[in-house]
Amino acid sequence: MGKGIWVYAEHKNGKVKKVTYEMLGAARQLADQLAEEVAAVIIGKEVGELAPALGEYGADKVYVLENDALAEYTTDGYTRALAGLALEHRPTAIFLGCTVQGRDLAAQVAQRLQTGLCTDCTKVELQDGQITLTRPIYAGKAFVQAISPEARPVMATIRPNVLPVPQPQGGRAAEVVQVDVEPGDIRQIIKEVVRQVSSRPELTEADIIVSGGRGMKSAENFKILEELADVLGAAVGASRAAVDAGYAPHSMQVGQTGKTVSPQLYIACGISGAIQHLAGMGSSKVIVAINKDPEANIFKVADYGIVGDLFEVVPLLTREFRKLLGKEKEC
Ligand SMILES: Cc1cc2nc3c(=O)[nH]c(=O)nc-3n(C[C@H](O)[C@H](O)[C@H](O)COP(=O)(O)OP(=O)(O)OC[C@H]3O[C@@H](n4cnc5c(N)ncnc54)[C@H](O)[C@@H]3O)c2cc1C
Repeated sequence: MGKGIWVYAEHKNGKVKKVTYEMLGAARQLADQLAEEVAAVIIGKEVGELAPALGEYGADKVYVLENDALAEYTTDGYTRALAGLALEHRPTAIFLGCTVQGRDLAAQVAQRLQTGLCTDCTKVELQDGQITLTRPIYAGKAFVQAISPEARPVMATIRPNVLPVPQPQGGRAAEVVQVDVEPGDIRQIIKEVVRQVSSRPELTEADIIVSGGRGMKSAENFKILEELADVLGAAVGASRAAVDAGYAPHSMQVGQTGKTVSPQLYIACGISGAIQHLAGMGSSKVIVAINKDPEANIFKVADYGIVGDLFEVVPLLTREFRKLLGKEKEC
């Protein structure tokens, strides 16, 4: 038995993030081929109760690192905890979600472990006995396959919503290993966490995203996107131009300097399709573009294009989806 394929189990508001389950599925396949075990590592305060779910999704072992000082994510506290555990056990690979937290933590841990890091991967597989990582480059126009024959552990961040979620096996139990963790001096002090309350799914995990660009013309006009999103159970995103103009907060920005998303359906409204925007949403399964300019670049990547005024098309779609999905009374 080798030293293990590890998955960093990210969680939020008492729930394991979906990308963790996606990574467990890929880790399970690799581990079976390499005759290794799959271990999930979960860090926080009172997070042990999340361990059974990790077992059902494929972990053989769950390392639980609990401490009051780790109640909220801090770069130095979590780095020390994860890197310390990895230095002790020397796993073959460590995967983290390519999320805000995962990106931050992975870079720090890789540095501590003196290993490489392949970011934003969309595929993990075994080729000729090597863990092979695939990542898009040039805004998804090409793919790089990376192997790391010598560096251990192999470290990668995995793009959410790309790998399939494995079927959970009810009752499949993982060995739970409670780890004493001494976070030491944490220099970052979290004084207050202001949580945004939203009934909509989180952008990076949403199956459907309705996104608006500069063509929305004002923050108030985003209301028509929110109405469509609520009928579809979707999240709302925005282009950088819309964020820069103050129509939407930066947390909604999709693209090179915003979030990377991979929903089943991405509806781009009044977005021209600049390469930096495509870098964040180009791997969406189905792209629908609504734009009044038939030459807009977004139509080159769209599966369905509607040439028209979004202020007519979006409310029409909302009305029709409401009828189709029988949501007339709720709205
Ligand atoms: C280093 C760097 C990083 C960047 N990072 C990002 C990033 O993360 N995300 C990002 O999005 N951009 C990013 N950008 C900016 C990017 O280059 C574009 O400027 C931006 O994406 C344009 O946003 P937009 O499509 O909303 O606006 P525009 O390009 O102005 O397009 C607006 C579109 O709306 C259409 N329109 C207008 N009115 C209507 C209407 N009534 N009905 C239908 N259509 C209408 C127009 O035809 C037009 O196509 C970055 C740029 C740089 C240099």
